[in-house]
Amino acid sequence: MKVLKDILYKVSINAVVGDTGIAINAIHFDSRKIGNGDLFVAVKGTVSDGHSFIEKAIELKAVAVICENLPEILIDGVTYVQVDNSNSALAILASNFYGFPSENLKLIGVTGTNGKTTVASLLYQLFKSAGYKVGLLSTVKILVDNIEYKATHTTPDSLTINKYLKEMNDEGVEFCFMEVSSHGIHQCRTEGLLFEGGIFTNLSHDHLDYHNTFAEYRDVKKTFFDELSENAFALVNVDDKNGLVMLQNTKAKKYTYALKSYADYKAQILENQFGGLLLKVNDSEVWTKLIGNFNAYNVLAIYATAELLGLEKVEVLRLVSDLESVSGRFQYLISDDKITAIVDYAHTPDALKNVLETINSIRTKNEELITVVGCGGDRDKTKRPKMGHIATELSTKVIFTSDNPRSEDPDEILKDIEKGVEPQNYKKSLTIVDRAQAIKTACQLAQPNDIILIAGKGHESYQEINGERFDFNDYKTVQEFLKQLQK
Ligand SMILES: CC(=O)N[C@H]1[C@@H](OP(=O)(O)OP(=O)(O)OC[C@H]2O[C@@H](n3ccc(=O)[nH]c3=O)[C@H](O)[C@@H]2O)O[C@H](CO)[C@@H](O)[C@@H]1O[C@H](C)C(=O)N[C@@H](C)C(=O)N[C@H](CCC(=O)O)C(=O)O
Ligand SMILES: Nc1ncnc2c1ncn2[C@@H]1O[C@H](COP(=O)(O)OP(=O)(O)OP(=O)(O)O)[C@@H](O)[C@H]1O
Ligand SMILES: N[C@H](CCC[C@H](N)C(=O)O)C(=O)O
Ligand SMILES: [Mg+2]
Repeated sequence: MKVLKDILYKVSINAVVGDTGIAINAIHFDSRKIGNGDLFVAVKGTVSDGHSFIEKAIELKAVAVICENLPEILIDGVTYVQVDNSNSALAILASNFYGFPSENLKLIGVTGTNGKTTVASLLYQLFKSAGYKVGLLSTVKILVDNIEYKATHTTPDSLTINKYLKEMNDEGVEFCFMEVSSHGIHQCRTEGLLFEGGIFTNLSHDHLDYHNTFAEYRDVKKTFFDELSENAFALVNVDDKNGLVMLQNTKAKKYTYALKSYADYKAQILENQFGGLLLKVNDSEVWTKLIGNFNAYNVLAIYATAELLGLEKVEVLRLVSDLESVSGRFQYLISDDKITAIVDYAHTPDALKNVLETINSIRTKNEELITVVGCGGDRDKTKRPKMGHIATELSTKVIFTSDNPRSEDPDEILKDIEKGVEPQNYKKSLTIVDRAQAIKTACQLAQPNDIILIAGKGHESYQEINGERFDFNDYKTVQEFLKQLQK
């Protein structure tokens, strides 16, 4: 139980109607979850407007309402607090309600188009191996040290974040690594959190359905760095042309990492093969089981962060070499008849290009590279032809298929993808709507030593069609077909 005026601390308020001395049981931004004595925060969303559920929340016994516009009819006994931005107010309320949990541990945010899950999860792994209690908020899962929870978002809503951070405080967690998505920043999900550091991986085409332009998408990411405190560190990849943009207005201590440019943390790839990467990081050599150029960036970001957080250089190098790949991120198996199948979460043009270039750089050119890929429904449509183009340019055969069509017609999504295929590549590609059939066909086409890449779904355990989620996992599917079809 908390008193309303205490949890309003630091919330920028325009008007109050009613008593702020009342007790608040719980905070909710979804009217359907309201119970007796709760506070309802009305948020203007992308589909509906939370303000239209204020009455419903009061019927369910909400005692206080936070809103941007006061309702015309005010109910006696209910306290109304008017604010400029309900999402921002929600984040501050959440932090107050749970007792500022981000201040009781070292919170590190990872942002960028690709690599957030990889960097955050591997930092979790590394700090666990170093003997600390650690937390993780990621696309794949939420970890409160050893306790695992299902993740619904890359960056959960501010109430959920603060709830888990509080649980981490109770468990004695010292470091928490979290992914910070552009949706998360834009919807103020991370507002009011005290970050010890921020990491920028890279920026490329994604989510242009939500953010109208690339510049808007970039500027949203930048606000995360603008809001870091002077005690925090900001670590950015300066091989990406937007790396320095992120640092332009930050108060945080600035650090850079790069493979190609001058930087505080530099790495060079000495060897790049299916077994892993041999890197020279600043002056030391380090071997890692992770594969591909892009993972050299991830490993470097992890190395730099561990050092900035005070771990010993020699220990960090040892721990880096023990890191295991993250589920659905370049996860691979080699079948008994020597077919390699790789499952990777590449669901953006840039990620797909990187993963295909990586495979091409380590395969000998005699084998086929068969790619199975699709694009999500109800998501950025402009990336579809780009991914169609990249897949066919960089593979020897491509099977286009479905990847969570959601409410869209799968055939229409596939037509959008096919538009990006150049005439000279037509004969390389075929389209099979059913993902399991597409994977099966890839397995049938593959000969010993060939490589199959299944891109886009990574760790996901479902295929979402027409709002319904069916059990589906790329790794299990390909593993079973390769066994069944053994040549
Ligand atoms: C587009 C988007 O980001 N939507 C998020 C947003 O929901 P919304 O704006 O659509 O909400 P809405 O349905 O319009 O409802 C408005 C308000 O009315 C409330 N409501 C609604 C109905 C009702 O009966 N009563 C009621 O009170 C809702 O609780 C909400 O507060 O706010 C919700 C609460 O925080 C999020 O769960 C929801 O994420 C949806 C499910 C989603 O799919 N988001 C994706 C795109 C996302 O956030 N992805 C990023 C990762 C992207 C990446 O790969 O980088 C992520 O961080 O996960
Ligand atoms: N540093 C990187 N640069 C470019 N591509 C990368 C990098 N790291 C990973 N990738 C590619 O992007 C895919 C997604 O990686 P990861 O899940 O780590 O990114 P993410 O930023 O968490 O994505 P999401 O926005 O969906 O949460 C990987 O499967 C891989 O193909
Ligand atoms: N976080 C990303 C994941 C996309 C993964 C892909 N499998 C899809 O469903 O489009 C998104 O919500 O856009
Ligand atoms: Mg992620």
